Amino acid sequence: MTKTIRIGTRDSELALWQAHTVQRKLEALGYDTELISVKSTGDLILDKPLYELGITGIFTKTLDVAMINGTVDIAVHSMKDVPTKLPQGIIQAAVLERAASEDIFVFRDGKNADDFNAKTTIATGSLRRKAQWLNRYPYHQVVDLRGNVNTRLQKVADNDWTGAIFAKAGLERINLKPENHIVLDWMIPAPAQGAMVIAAMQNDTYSREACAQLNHADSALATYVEREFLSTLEGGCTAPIGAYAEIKENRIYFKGVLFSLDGSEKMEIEESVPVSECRNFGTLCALKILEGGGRALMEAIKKEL
Ligand SMILES: NCc1[nH]cc(CCC(=O)O)c1CC(=O)O
Repeated sequence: MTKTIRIGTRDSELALWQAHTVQRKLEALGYDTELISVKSTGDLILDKPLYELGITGIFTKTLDVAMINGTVDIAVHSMKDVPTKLPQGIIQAAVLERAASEDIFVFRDGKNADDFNAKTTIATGSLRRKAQWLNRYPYHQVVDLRGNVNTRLQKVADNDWTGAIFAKAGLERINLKPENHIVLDWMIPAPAQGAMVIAAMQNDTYSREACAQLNHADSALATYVEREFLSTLEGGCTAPIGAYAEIKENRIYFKGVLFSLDGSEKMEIEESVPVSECRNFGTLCALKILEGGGRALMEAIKKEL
């Protein structure tokens, strides 16, 4: 039986690039595909910080609904935008090989990190980036910045901020290589940053078998550990949390951080286990943070947001 796999995507340049990539890979395996793009709530509301909207899955919801209604078969997402708990009936069909996981700082003009001073203002809409930045540079101002990657770059050009923070993978994918940038190698990325995921309906064997061929085992495992850490810490709210796992010679190396909103408090964990002992590893790391003072910090964050 041949059928056409309808690939759902958001309509930003980055989302379209990601969906096209999946489309090309499926076509190379001999599948018929069609791309269907939708507008997401997360792309329509741009005047408020994401965390203020108080909705999880704001970028993925529209596509979840399209899949459940049967107007698309699969959906391609930046994995870091996908809530850890998927809607009933929707499963993770594949994690593609991860690209760059780092954050980068893009300067508005010809400056470098040596020019940072007490008057520096940087822009980001992410609680995680803001808290980590203020932890390192307590005297800087951080202002909110929303919109897709192209919009945000334009806003950096149009304002008098020193610069803004972006995911390296996002800029690389749409071939934007801002001349004046530095890689923030000290910043812990968002869980699953740089990874793309394909979601499908649990009962759609045809699409699931097609997508399973695109799964990259190490990327799937690393992002699984990071997201397990996230879901155990958060329990459904948003907080400044970073997590990064890497698999080398059959061991998983994990780093996780939780910050207070103003960046003044930081709790971190760094551990490794053999891949054979990966079961609950992310949860165990999160529990250590929670028991070492993270529980109180999470309560304080919930009150403030
Ligand atoms: N939150 C928006 C978003 N979702 C995924 C990416 C980039 C790709 C990725 O991180 O995997 C971005 C842009 C950014 O954070 O600068």
